[in-house]
Amino acid sequence: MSVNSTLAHLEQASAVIELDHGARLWRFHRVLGAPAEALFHTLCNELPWERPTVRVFGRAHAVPRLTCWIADAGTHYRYSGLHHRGQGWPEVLAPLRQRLRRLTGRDPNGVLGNLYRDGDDTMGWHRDNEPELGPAPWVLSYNLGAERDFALRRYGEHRQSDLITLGHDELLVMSPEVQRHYEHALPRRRRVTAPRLNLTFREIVTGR
Ligand SMILES: O=C(O)CCC(=O)C(=O)O
Ligand SMILES: [Fe+2]
Repeated sequence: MSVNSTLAHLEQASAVIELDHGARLWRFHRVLGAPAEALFHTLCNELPWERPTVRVFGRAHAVPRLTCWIADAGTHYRYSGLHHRGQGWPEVLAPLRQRLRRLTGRDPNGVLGNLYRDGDDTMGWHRDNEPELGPAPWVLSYNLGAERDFALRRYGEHRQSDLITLGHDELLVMSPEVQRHYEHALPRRRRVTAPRLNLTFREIVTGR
């Protein structure tokens, strides 16, 4: 998949955000339209949500959200010290996957689902740069349900540099430079009482 073909597709985006070091993010509003509502409820109810425990500085913590991993059969992916094997895709994700291919020209073969039950559920600062994603990872982040703030900061710095409020049925595409030069996080928002579901589609390149 050439970068030029991806960039040509991304010209359809509703908005583009240019950060330092060539890092770019594209926003697409109303990705599915009316069917997004039913998809949100189906995915909340039917995906195999878990609350994994991770070790941080030697201590076990349950992650502050629910997660699930879905990928092509035969793929292997490690994140947060946990190993995940792909077992194929549920039929319910097929139309969304097809739509994302059409919008972006990318062909992700795995997706990490995150279900934030309310504004107390969060994700800490990190980059999506696992070795399985290769040297130039594109990440397609699709959002359903409550609006939440998505924060960015330059890698190696403490201070937040950018904040994007992501809404229902919105797609955020991150260029590989975003993972190289920035970290992102989903901060706590006590006033948010409704759930939000996020699907970050990725391309596992090892053994493909
Ligand atoms: O929920 C979000 O918007 C961010 C999710 C994320 O960063 C990830 O899954 O790696
Ligand atoms: Fe991420």
